[in-house]
Amino acid sequence: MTETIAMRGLDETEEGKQYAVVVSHLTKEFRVRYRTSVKRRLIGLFGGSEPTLKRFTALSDVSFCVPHGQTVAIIGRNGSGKSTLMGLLARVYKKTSGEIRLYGVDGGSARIAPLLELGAGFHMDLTGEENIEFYGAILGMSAREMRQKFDRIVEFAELGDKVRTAVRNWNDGARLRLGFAIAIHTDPDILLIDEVLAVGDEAFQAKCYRKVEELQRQGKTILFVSHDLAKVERVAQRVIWLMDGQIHMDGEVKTVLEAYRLYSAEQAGS
Ligand SMILES: Nc1ncnc2c1ncn2[C@@H]1O[C@H](COP(=O)(O)OP(=O)(O)OP(=O)(O)O)[C@@H](O)[C@H]1O
Repeated sequence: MTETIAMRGLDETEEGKQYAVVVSHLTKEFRVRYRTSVKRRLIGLFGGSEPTLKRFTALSDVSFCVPHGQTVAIIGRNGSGKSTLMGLLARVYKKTSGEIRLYGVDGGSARIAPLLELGAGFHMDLTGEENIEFYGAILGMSAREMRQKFDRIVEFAELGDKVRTAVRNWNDGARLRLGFAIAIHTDPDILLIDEVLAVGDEAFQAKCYRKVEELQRQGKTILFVSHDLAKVERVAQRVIWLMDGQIHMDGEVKTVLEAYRLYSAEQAGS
């Protein structure tokens, strides 16, 4: 589904009622600083050796729409642009060109819960409890909502007394547990999960996936990046396969995974 409603000439109100995510001709370029090679630097003793800035296109002309309530897995080899796409959706990155429109179920603005990088959004010197307030507020929770949900977040994160210590000293698993617990309790319209679940132990991962299934039943829209194809098979309703910053395939889970597995086997053999 590479054509967006806007492209078909419908207005945004209609678009928002049908779709949670509308991405249209999205492109992201990074500016990468290349140091002059050692050889050239040596030669540079006799001339200039300034580093050069080059543009690198991480995502190129990507278009897709996600209807409300759909769970989409983003797959692809390392460096194919998955995290860049998630970062753009979460507004962590600025797009170079194209459009991103995100809608809540009523077609209004969407509440997004991004779970992209471990500890992103946390203040490392604050305790877990303090971070619940801090990060919860960033994700749009009101003080009242926070009071109501505080105990549930602490309980879900299974942190015990650790929740009263500074996050800086926590291991990855503990940070993940708190990040996930806060994100899902913000009652998001759109949940963005980038691979972070992989660092959790098996029991917590299982609990997270059960929660994801509960959110699916509640009609939330979920986009997640994963290299774990078994998880993708279990959770996703659609798969988008990125290759070299472009959509290579977008469709039914079984069809896309079959093609991706074949491609991966060929790559491994070559
Ligand atoms: N801040 C940045 N500056 C420059 N280049 C970047 C930056 N972030 C990502 N890239 C480059 O953009 C490309 C896409 O990276 P991205 O992290 O989106 O890939 P990915 O599919 O998520 O990979 P992985 O599976 O390894 O997580 C890579 O070549 C990466 O090196």
